[in-house]
Amino acid sequence: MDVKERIKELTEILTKYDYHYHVLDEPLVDDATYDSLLAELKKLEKENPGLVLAHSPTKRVGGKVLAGFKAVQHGTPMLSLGNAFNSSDLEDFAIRAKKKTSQPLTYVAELKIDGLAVTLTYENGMLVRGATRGDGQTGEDITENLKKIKSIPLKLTQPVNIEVRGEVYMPKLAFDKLNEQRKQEEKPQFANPRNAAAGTLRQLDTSIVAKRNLSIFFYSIANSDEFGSTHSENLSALKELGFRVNPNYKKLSSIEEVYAYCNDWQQKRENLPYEIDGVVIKIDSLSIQRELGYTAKSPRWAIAYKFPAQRSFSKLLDVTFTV
Ligand SMILES: CC(C)(C)c1nc(N2CCN(c3ncccn3)CC2)c2cc(C(N)=O)c(N)nc2n1
Repeated sequence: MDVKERIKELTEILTKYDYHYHVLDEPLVDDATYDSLLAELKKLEKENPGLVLAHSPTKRVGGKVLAGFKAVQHGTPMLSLGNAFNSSDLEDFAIRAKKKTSQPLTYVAELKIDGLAVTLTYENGMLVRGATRGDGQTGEDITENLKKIKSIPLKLTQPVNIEVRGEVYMPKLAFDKLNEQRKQEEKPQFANPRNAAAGTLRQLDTSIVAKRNLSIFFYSIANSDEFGSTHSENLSALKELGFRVNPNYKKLSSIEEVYAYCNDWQQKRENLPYEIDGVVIKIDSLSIQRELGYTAKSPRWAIAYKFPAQRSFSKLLDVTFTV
């Protein structure tokens, strides 16, 4: 096989291994096997720089220092969410929605990942741009940093044009290890995983992002009417395209079931390897979503059920001793 074919073969093999490890959380090979293939690819790419592929896994490590981040206008605005704090807020949400449509409502409940929202644009299945939410209209181009997050695909399974939204987060374990390391280096600690993730994505040195173990869950297709007729079909389409989707979403057929899901996860949240600050509830049918439309800043067909702030043990101690 000639060197061009070997580079292509190694790129595809390592991309598949990355997908299984970082998106499916189901590793196919041990680290030694992975590392020796990556070393071979790095060597061949160094000897043949003109043959490096755009989605090469070698782009995930190392990095460069950027001069700054460009402003990006979002093609589709990144909206905010109305909040619900109790069952009657959820009832009101359902009643308002029922007033606007005669069809029966099916909901999708998703864990609300406590990270920061980003938008990613793919052309012919290749990642071309990634940006922060910013004020919803204008964000910052952080493409180079997002390419270092191994659960963000550089190339999709189909050559589609799509814009997707997801929440970048730092797993609890990575957060604890980072703060431990910063304590050793006498650097200020991060208050919570969301701040740690936001601070990491603001780094101009992209090699820092590669070392910080950020991850992402995708939750929306921005140009959505081209894919499915329901939100849950869009989540399946995202998975088929190679995007990491949180597995705990559920289709529910009454607001009572939604409230039960919220209570269930309010109890179970500390067992999760990442922080959540609530549940996002969406009406499943895209045609009903279109009927309901938007207020000035958020959809009428979705709402965020917020959990009460979780008291960490150290905060609990403070409260106890100062009382
Ligand atoms: C597509 C819609 C608008 C319905 C939507 N919007 C979301 N968000 C908007 C508000 N966002 C926001 N961020 C900062 C300031 C104000 N709003 C942060 C993302 C969602 C966030 C999550 C999540 N975190 O897990 C999720 N599973 N689904 C979402 N769905």
